[in-house]
Amino acid sequence: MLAEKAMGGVSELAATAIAERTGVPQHRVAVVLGSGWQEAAAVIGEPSTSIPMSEVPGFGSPTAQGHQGTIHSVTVGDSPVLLLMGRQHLYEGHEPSKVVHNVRTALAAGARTVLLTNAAGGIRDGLSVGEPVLISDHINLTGRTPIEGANFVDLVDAWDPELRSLAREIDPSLTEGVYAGLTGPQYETPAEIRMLRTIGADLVGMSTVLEAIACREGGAKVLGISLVTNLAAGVTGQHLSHAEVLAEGHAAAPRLGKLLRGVLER
Ligand SMILES: Nc1nc2[nH]c(I)nc2c(=O)[nH]1
Repeated sequence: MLAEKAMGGVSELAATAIAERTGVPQHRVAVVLGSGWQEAAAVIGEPSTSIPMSEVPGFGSPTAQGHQGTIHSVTVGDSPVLLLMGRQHLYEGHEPSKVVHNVRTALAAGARTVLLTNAAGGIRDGLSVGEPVLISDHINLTGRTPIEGANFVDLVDAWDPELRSLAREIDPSLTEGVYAGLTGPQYETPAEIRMLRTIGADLVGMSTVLEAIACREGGAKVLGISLVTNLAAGVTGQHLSHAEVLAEGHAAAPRLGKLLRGVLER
């Protein structure tokens, strides 16, 4: 608890550092780019400023994507957008306050809309590897929360219906799904996937749910998009590898970038 309280003022410190380094007082929109989405960021636009996460208070250096983690400020249309490349995960041993430091920093930097992207396993029949799926709701199976104290945050429509409609206008082929967030780092057993399907999950991953809760606690609208990079364990009987995650992201990058840019330009 002390560790989480200690993170309290760090998001403000981080936001101040970002404003100073970028020269942008407020970023109204932020995008968290997860595994497989890094290349899509290039399609969004050329950053005006890039800051290694290690130089911003409270950020570690994400290990899951194998890079140091970078914060970009990029102008889309005439609005500055904050791109957060990479994230912290519970499975790296981080407390929830550290896992959600990225979005709390974005909100402290002025964000009122946050796009959360991730790579996920596909559970629902008919989902294809390489397919982006809008998150319509989530099931938090981490057993954790970033919220401290009796703050009873309402999570109805946590995944903003208007932003989802906007995304579907841009790419009418998009489908929606319920994202189950687990701790990991192991993938699920086939029996666990059968359980997740039974409780209504369409996608499964190891991130995103705590960030969404923190965004809603801070009053920001959230749009979530999962890139299906593998069919969940047992769906195909295939074994899973992290390498396939990165390969699928590479292949889907042009479509993902076009989708992100389209949403950001509205
Ligand atoms: N828990 C879980 N996380 C994932 N991330 C990716 I990419 N695929 C999976 C998956 O099948 N299960």
